[in-house]
Amino acid sequence: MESIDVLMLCPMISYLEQELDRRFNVLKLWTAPEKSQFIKDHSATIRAIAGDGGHGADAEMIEALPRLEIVSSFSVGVDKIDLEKCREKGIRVTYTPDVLTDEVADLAIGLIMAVLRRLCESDRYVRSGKWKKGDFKLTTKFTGKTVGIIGLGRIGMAIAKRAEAFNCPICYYSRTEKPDTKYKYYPSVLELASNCEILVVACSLTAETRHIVNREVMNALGPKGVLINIGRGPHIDEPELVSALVEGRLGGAGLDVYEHEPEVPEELFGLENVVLLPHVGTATVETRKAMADLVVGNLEAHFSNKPLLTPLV
Ligand SMILES: O=CC(=O)O
Repeated sequence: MESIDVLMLCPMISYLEQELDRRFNVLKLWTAPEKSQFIKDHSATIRAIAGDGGHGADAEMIEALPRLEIVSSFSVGVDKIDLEKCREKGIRVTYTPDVLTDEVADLAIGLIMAVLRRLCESDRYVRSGKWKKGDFKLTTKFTGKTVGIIGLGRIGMAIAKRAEAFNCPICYYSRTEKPDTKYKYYPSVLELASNCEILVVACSLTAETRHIVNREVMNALGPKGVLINIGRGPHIDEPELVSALVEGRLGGAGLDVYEHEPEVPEELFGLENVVLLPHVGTATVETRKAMADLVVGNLEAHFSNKPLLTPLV
């Protein structure tokens, strides 16, 4: 498949880059001094795009590539891809579900523990020598706390299962009630936030779920409530999150994602009830390799006229 031009939108793990290079003629967009000119120069030959959660194919890019057949994303979140435009033009879209579910769910539990038990703050306490002057303050128990989950898809369900092992009552919000679960359903995020102690964002980002956690929701979660976001930054109204935390209207937050990554509001840096991660939900060697294999496998399948492994469109 040497002669197939694949536009790679951003640097990804070197394993993926190597595997793509072995099979395709990979055009690396980020190395081009002028990106739109680069796309123009190769528009007659590019047949595939490899992107990730932060770099997708928008309408303009899709329109600029008349021979585009497939977008293969190194992510489960596809909010950066114009799916409607792809449907309209018959362009296939693949993503990397399932292989990353455990990893993201594990991290959600890690964030809950880190916030409630102040893991990062107590680590800093030891390193700075403060322990020699006195014991660390008491923290908050996780076991038994009510966990509310926004979005009971694959990842939401995996978080629920893990939280159940901590004897946590589980409730959730999603567009429709799931018939096959015993977890308590609330028909609005506001009701969910009013009835849980830890609120976890685990839905996908769409026009409907943008700022699904707003000021009202944060106030309902309250000064003892903890907000966890392993979804996408724009799920939360970030300036409102900052003021809720600074003013003490929200008890704490564990965040892996932000509205304008890699920018993180600096007001959060001084808050010990906040744990900040650099979007690492899927970032282990094992999971990123499995994701990379799907990206490559989907492209190979497409260009060999075989069924796609994980098609979305
Ligand atoms: O953010 C990570 C993903 O969408 O896979």
